[in-house]
Amino acid sequence: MTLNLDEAKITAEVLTTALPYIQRFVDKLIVVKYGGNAMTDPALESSFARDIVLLKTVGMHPVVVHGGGPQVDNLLKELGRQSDRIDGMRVTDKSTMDIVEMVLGGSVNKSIVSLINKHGGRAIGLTGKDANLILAKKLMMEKIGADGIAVPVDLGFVGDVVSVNKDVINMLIASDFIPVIAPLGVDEEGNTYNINADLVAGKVAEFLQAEKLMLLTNIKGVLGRDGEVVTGLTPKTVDSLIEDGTISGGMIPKIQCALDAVRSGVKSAVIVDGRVPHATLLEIFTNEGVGTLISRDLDLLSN
Ligand SMILES: Nc1ncnc2c1ncn2[C@@H]1O[C@H](COP(=O)(O)OP(=O)(O)O)[C@@H](O)[C@H]1O
Ligand SMILES: CC(=O)N[C@@H](CCC(=O)OP(=O)(O)O)C(=O)O
Repeated sequence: MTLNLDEAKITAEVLTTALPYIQRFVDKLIVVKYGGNAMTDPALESSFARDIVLLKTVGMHPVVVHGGGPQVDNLLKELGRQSDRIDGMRVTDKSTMDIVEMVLGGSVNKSIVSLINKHGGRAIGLTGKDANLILAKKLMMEKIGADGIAVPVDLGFVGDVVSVNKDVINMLIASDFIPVIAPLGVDEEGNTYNINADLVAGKVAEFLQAEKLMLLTNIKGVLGRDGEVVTGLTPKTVDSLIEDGTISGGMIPKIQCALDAVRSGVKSAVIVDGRVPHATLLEIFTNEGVGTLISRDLDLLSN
């Protein structure tokens, strides 16, 4: 086969353009949350897996936390069941919990692991129950009633993260594995909890003091009142956008966990469109990035 010099030159140029970004992120921990809505198309799934393998190959430490809400919905539907959501959280009774565990800890986790491994990575799948990776407690939620008084809402087996056993993740990273984490947690009595995957990703990033938290979803970023992508968000702006309903549903826990992560020491958090091929690489290997950025500096300024 003869060398196509023009093509080879382009490849060399692309590689040298990537050099400063590789230097910036080498040895750094990047937590990537892969939302169930971004797992819609086999070509996109492959491009996600290749991006993760590429980050690892050039010396970064990606940790994947995945969702799978729509995949849980699909199985519930097949079984003739459904579940309610309150502010983006699935109300989870005991039998729904069993289905959630089957889907998130089983089929979804293993298909991401297989895909990364197929592209040459060394992914290892685990749920928050393995080695007590994610210690959880029941999530307490309140809703303001029509009379303005807060009333507790019981979401069943929905959990909040108490702590993340970072030694387990660090040990896997040190052995060159790519951890792929399903958002389930366990409490001290051994009860299993269904935890919003954004929340788990944020806490994993926080406990590991990650360089970046990347939340891949099915929208261009956080949309403001006129439908434009907003960036450089502060807690105050977020609160007012939630209050007037501009930010709703699944975007509420997403933006809140991004804010919490940067407040707790993660350098930056981004909400990016996982429907764009190579969204992960575009975010790491460009100055501008894509989507909505929430950075520590901006956050500190607003406090
Ligand atoms: N202001 C907003 N900006 C962007 N998305 C929003 C906003 N308010 C609500 N959403 C909804 O939040 C969804 C993303 O949350 P979710 O469905 O939980 O995603 P994922 O499954 O990726 O975690 C978007 O698809 C959109 O429908
Ligand atoms: C409590 C709660 O809502 N848990 C989520 C966990 C999965 C998830 O978060 O998936 P996505 O990221 O794809 O939305 C659920 O049961 O759907």
